[in-house]
Amino acid sequence: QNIGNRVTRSDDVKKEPQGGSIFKIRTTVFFFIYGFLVLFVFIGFLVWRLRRSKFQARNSKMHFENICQELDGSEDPVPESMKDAPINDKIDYLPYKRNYEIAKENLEKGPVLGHGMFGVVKKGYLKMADPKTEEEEKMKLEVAVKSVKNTYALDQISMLAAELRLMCAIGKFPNVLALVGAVTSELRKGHLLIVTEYIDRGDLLEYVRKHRHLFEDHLVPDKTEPGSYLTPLSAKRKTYDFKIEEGEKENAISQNLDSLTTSDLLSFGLQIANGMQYLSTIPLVHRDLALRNVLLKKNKTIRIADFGLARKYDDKTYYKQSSKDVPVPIRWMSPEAVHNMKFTQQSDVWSFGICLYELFTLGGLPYPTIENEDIYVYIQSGRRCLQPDHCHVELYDLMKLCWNAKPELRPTFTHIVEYFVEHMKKSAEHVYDYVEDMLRVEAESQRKLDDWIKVNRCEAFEVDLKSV
Ligand SMILES: Nc1ncnc2c1ncn2[C@@H]1O[C@H](COP(=O)(O)OP(=O)(O)OP(=O)(O)O)[C@@H](O)[C@H]1O
Repeated sequence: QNIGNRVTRSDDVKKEPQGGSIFKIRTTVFFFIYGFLVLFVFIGFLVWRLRRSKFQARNSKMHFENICQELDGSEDPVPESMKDAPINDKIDYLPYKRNYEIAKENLEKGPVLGHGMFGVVKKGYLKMADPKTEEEEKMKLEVAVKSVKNTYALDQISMLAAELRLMCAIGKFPNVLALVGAVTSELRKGHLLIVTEYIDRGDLLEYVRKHRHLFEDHLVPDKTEPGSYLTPLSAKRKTYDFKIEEGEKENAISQNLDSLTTSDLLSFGLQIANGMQYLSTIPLVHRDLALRNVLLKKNKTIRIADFGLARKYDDKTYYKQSSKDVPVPIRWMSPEAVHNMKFTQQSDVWSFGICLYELFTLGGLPYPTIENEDIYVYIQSGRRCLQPDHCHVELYDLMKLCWNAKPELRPTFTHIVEYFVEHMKKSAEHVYDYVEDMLRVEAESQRKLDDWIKVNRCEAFEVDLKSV
C-alpha cells in the first residue's frame, strides 16, 4: 500500500503546472531575503552587545578606579566649617591607612556568620604577616571578614570602602569593634574585604532573648518602704539584692554564658555607654544604635558594631515612611531624626535610652502595642516607653532623660557614663569592678591585634586621628 501511495505522489509531481516553479522561486527568494535580514539583525545585535559590554567594562573600570582613588581620601584640607563635624560628614577626607593592608594569601575564609542586605560576614583565619618563630608561623587569628554579595554592585563596594575608611578613623577601644585590616589589592576586580575582630557570641539582642527564661532578677521590692497590702507589688519601689558575700565579689558576674542576671544587664548597659562615649569623642554618629548591632564575647564584654552606611532594608525593624524613603529604624529614632532625617549625637543618646529599654525588658520590642506608622505621633504627644519590670527606677530616670523631646536637654554620653558609674558604685559596685577589670583585659587583647599585620601602627594612627 505504501509503494502504491509513493507512485501516486510522484505522479502528482510530474503533473505540476509551470506556475508552481515560479511560486517555488519566489518562495526561495523570499526566504533568502528573510534569512539575510535575520542574519543582519543578529550580527547587529552581537556588535551592539559587544560594544555595550566594552562600554560597561570601561565604565566600571573607571568606577573601580574612582573607588580606589577615594580610598586615599581627598587631598584637599578639611574645610574650616567642617572641622568639628562628626567624621561621618567628613568621609570624603578620611584615608584608608595603607598599613592596614593584609596579604590575601595570609587570610583563609571560613563559614558564613551572617548576612546583611548587601554584605556577607564570614569567619576567617589570619596568619601572622611577619612570623619570627616556627610557633608564630603556625598561629592563626580568628577574624570576621566582611564583603559584598555582588562584586559588580559598584554602589555597595563604594559603601563598604567608606565603612573601611570610617573604621580606620575610629581606631581601637574595648567596647567598639576593632578593625584588624583589609584586603584592597583586588578592588579593581570588585573584591574588597574588611577584616575585624571575631566576636564569638553573636548579637546581644538574640542573647538576651534566648536567655530570658533563665533570668535571675536581683531587683526586689524594697522591704523598708512602708506600704499597705493594698499597694500592688508592681507599684512598689524596688532595690537590688545581689546576695553576694564579701569574699565572692570578683566572681559576682558569672562567665557562664547560660546565665543572665541583673548584674549582666547593668554591665552591658555600662559597656554600651562606655563605647558610645568613646565614639562621641571622635566624634562619630552611629545612627543605628540598637542591641541587634551590639556583639557579645564569651567573657561577657560587648562591642558596638555596624558603622556601615548600608542598612538592612529587608528587616521588618526598618520602616519606610513613604514609598520613596529609605527604611529607617523608627522605634530607635528620636522625633527630630524621624522628622528631618538628621542624625546627631543627641539622636544617638535617644537610641541609647531605647537600648536600655531593650536590655531591661530582656529583648522586648520598644512600643510593643504601637504600629510603626503611629510611633511618631505617639512620641510627639509626649508618651514614652514604660518602665521595664527589671529596671531600677534610677535607670528609668536616665532613660527618660535620654528621651527628652528637646535634643539639647538630653545628657551627653560623658554624663551618661558618669550617671551609670555613680549608680553602680552606690548599688552594684561588684559590676563596676568587673567591667573595669574586663575592659583592661580587652584593651590589651586589641593592642595585640597589631602584631598580625607587619607594621606596628599605633603611634602613627593616633597622630593621624588628631589631624582628621
Ligand atoms: N566581627 C564579627 N564577629 C562575629 N560575627 C559577626 C561579626 N560581624 C558581624 N557578625 C555577624 O554577621 C551578621 C551580619 O553582620 P552585619 O550586620 O555587620 O552585616 P552587614 O553586611 O554589615 O549588614 P548591613 O550593612 O546591611 O547592616 C551579624 O548579625 C553577626 O551575627
